[in-house]
Amino acid sequence: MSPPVVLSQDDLKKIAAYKAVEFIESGMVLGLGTGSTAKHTVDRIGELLRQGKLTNIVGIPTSKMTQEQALSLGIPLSDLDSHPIVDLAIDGADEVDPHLNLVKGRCGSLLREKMVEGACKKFVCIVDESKLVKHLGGSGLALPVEIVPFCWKFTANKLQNLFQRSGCVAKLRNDCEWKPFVTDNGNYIVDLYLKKELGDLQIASDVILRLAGVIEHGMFLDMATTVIVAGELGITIKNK
Ligand SMILES: O=C(CO)[C@H](O)[C@H](O)COP(=O)(O)O
Repeated sequence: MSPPVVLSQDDLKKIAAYKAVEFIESGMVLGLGTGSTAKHTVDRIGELLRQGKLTNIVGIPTSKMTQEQALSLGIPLSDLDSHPIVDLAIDGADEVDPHLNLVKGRCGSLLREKMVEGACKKFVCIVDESKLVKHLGGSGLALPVEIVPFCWKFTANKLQNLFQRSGCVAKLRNDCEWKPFVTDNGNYIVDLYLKKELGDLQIASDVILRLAGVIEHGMFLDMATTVIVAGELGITIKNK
């Protein structure tokens, strides 16, 4: 008997990504996500275009990185100014809760992702099963917030104080020891590390967005219409 095949996390990401591509039809305007899972989707779209199995696709990239990848694969691109309605977006996530609320942005592209995915008729989120959490903020990883660079420490302190009860620690994201990470929009990211769950997500979202200095946060509440989860035992599709 041959030994059981052990799938890596990247294999699972690819399985979810390829499944999502089955939702694409020729002629669609597509939101192209960012990250190691979404990258598989973009690769697959390029392949299907080359094979003539998909035609007349227009992609709206959610980051400069995805834009470069799509261009290298010959995927025709546009933007929300020219295509304000997107048929379908496919993107990864860092956390998915049982209500299909997401945390995104650990790759730093949350603002453009929120704009593109907020403009689409259908948003299919693709994850491996390690991304499933009971409550957002519950994985011990960060909730990213994009802020203006001006007096970033002031804004980071304000954010930390907002969630003091959840044991929040706010950290500026760095590229290296001395250089802050800069988003595609020229902003900084503050990562909020929480010891306890956030509580009411809509209230948390509202209080973050009310702070001057904050541009956007990585909670995507009630945005995903479908989540495709790839796990050791197969694929699960969750619909809103
Ligand atoms: O939100 C994102 C980028 O801003 C990504 O979708 C998220 O970080 C998941 O990344 P990966 O697919 O590499 O696990």
